[in-house]
This record gives sequence, structure tokens and C-alpha cells, in this order.
Amino acid sequence: MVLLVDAGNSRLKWSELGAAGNPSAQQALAYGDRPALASVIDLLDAYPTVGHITLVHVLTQLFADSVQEACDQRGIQLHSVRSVARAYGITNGYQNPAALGADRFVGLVAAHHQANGFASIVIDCGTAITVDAVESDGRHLGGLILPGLQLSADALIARAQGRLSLSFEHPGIFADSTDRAIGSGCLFGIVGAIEGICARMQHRMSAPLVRVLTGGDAEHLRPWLQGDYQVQPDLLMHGLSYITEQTACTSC
Ligand SMILES: Nc1ncnc2c1ncn2[C@@H]1O[C@H](COP(=O)(O)OP(=O)(O)OP(=O)(O)O)[C@@H](O)[C@H]1O
Ligand SMILES: CC(C)(CO)[C@@H](O)C(=O)NCCC(=O)O
Ligand SMILES: [K+]
Repeated sequence: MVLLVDAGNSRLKWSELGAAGNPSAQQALAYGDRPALASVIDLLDAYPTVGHITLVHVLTQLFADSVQEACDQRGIQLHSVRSVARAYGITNGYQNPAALGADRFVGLVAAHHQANGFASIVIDCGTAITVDAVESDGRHLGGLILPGLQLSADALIARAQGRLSLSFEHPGIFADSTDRAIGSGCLFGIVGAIEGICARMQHRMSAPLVRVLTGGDAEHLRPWLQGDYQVQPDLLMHGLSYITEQTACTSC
């Protein structure tokens, strides 16, 4: 059995790869106070029949080495996806291609593969928010990184020495309490940032294009965004599935 795994800064996401090459429904687990590695070990123990893992992570080399060791002990073949200059139809736009977050690279692979010849903008709303542009021919034009929804609010609260609180319930632009003013302020700040960044990017890209919204906050942000955004929380699972399929083919 093949497992597709995305280890982000806050949560572990995974799917089983089905026989037809489709990922099963994505599952997610927040690390909370535990190290990310502990969640990965739990996952390996929960799937004793797994023989191959395609992993994307944005964590440390120590994490990667420890996952490799855990897989070796269990006889699991591990493919950890890296950002490279050119692969799977994507030409990486970074000066140093390896410095592009591997999650961003996998998101671009997925979006480009399913865009049917259109350009795309991938907006990954996780701990951080990343906005990446890929032309119709697979050229990654580059992208931006900004603090995510929860992180923006947490940073503000942390600086206020316990005086402030927040709520993301019932957002509105005319907030009538501190907690809603902060929750709504962060939410509409991010909504405006995403709309503004996309507008600026689109101005320099071929039309028409597809805007794909993924990550833990995608569904929460979607209702407030003006225009067409395709919500696909499991975008990276599709990228990992495509990469697994391509890799298997080159080695057979
Ligand atoms: N059940 C949940 N537990 C924790 N966070 C959640 C949950 N549901 C939604 N979220 C939101 O999802 C965000 C994390 O999203 P996601 O899992 O895509 O990030 P990540 O991959 O860990 O981070 P990054 O990609 O930036 O490394 C959190 O900041 C939070 O706002
Ligand atoms: C920006 C994050 C944290 C988003 O998950 C990740 O993609 C990352 O650690 N990237 C490395 C830096 C970069 O992409 O330029
Ligand atoms: K991510």
C-alpha cells in the first residue's frame, strides 16, 4: 500500500493512494504540543501494510533523517520530494530552486497538471500563506509568502501581553467587540491580500487562468473572496499522487 504524506508546520495530512491512482479522502492531524515526528510514527504504526511513502515536508533535515530511519526499520520505501529546477512539467522560478518550499513545488505540480493548458495561481492557506504563479507552459514565475490567518492573529495577541482576545466567529467589517475586531481584521486583511496579490499577478500572466485555494484555512476564507477560486484542500495529495505515478514509470 502507498501512503501520500504532507508534513506542514502545524499539521500532518495524508491519503492512501488507490489502485486507480486516486488519493483517498485526505486526513489531517494537528501536531499540537508533540513533535511532528511523533505524529509520523503514529501514522506508520496505524498503517502496518504500507510499503511506500511519498512525502513532502517543510521541516528540518533532522526530521527527514528520522523519518527515513523509521521507514528503514519497517522496510518502507521512502520518496521525499524536493524542489528542483525542472521536473513533472514545472520549471522552478527560484534563483536557487532547492530553496522553494517542497510543498509549494508539489502544489504547482498538481495545479499545472490539472489546469488543462491554463495558467494557474496556487494559494496555500496554511500556517503561512503562499501564493505562486505558474504559466500555461509550466513556468513558475515566482510567488509570495505571508503569515497565515491563525499565525497573524496569534502574533498580535502574543504582543499584547494577554490583554487581547480573538474570535473568528461571525466575521464582519463593522466589528463591535475587541475579539471580533481582531478576528475579522486578520480575516479581511488576508482576504484583501489574496485578492490584491492575485490581481497583480494576473496582470502579468496569460488569460484565462485558474485560481486554486488549498490548505487548512481554504474553506474558511473562500466565502469572503470575490471572484472565482477553486477550493481544493487536498491539492497536494493530487500532486503527490502524480509524482508517485511518474516516478514509478521512470524506474520501470
Ligand atoms: N482542526 C484543525 N486544527 C488545526 N488547525 C486547523 C484545523 N482546521 C483548520 N486549521 C487551520 O489550518 C491551518 C494549518 O493549515 P495547514 O494544515 O494547511 O498548514 P501546514 O501545512 O501545517 O502549514 P504550512 O503549509 O504553512 O507549513 C492552521 O493555521 C489553522 O488556521
Ligand atoms: C513557506 C512555507 C513555510 C509554507 O509551508 C514553506 O513552503 C517553506 O518553508 N518554504 C521555504 C521558503 C520558500 O519557499 O521560499
Ligand atoms: K502546506
